[in-house]
Amino acid sequence: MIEREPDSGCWQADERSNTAKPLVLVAAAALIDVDGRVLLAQRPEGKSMAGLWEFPGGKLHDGESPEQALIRELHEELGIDTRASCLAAVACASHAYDSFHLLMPLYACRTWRGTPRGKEGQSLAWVRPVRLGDYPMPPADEPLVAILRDLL
Ligand SMILES: Nc1nc2c([nH]c(=O)n2[C@H]2C[C@H](O)[C@@H](COP(=O)(O)OP(=O)(O)OP(=O)(O)O)O2)c(=O)[nH]1
Repeated sequence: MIEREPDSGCWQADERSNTAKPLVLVAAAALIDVDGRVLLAQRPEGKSMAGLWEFPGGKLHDGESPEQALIRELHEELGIDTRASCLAAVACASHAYDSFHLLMPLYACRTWRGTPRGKEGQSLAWVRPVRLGDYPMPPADEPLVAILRDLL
């Protein structure tokens, strides 16, 4: 068996990110339309990481499951309704930001009622998987984009 020398890349990154931070749980959705495009939303001015594109979703409230949180967030942010049975967990981001550690399951969703609108003023874009790289996203999302591209 060939062993990889732990002298660079992930090995060094781990040494930099091992300090205790509050864990923030966020549930996010890759809404996929009939043409296989994925919906991205642009984070509005005034929020952290403003201008970057993200998967719709948000933080879990106390007592909520990730699916319940996502159904609520999709209704609040986009004005659409979906159900837990229409959500399939496909990936999970685990990323150390400076002030918190983000744990974010990503759910694929192909079935919902209503037409997504940016109810909080956010711009929306339906993006072909091969074009996802054209949209700057938070660092936590990079591995998710790679997984989605392979999946779709
Ligand atoms: N919804 C969503 N959030 C993401 C993604 N990538 C990523 O790092 N995040 C981060 C940004 C936020 O810190 C957090 C989501 O918080 P939120 O949507 O409920 O609330 P917020 O924007 O007001 O967050 P914040 O300004 O308080 O940090 O997760 C993503 O693809 N989708």
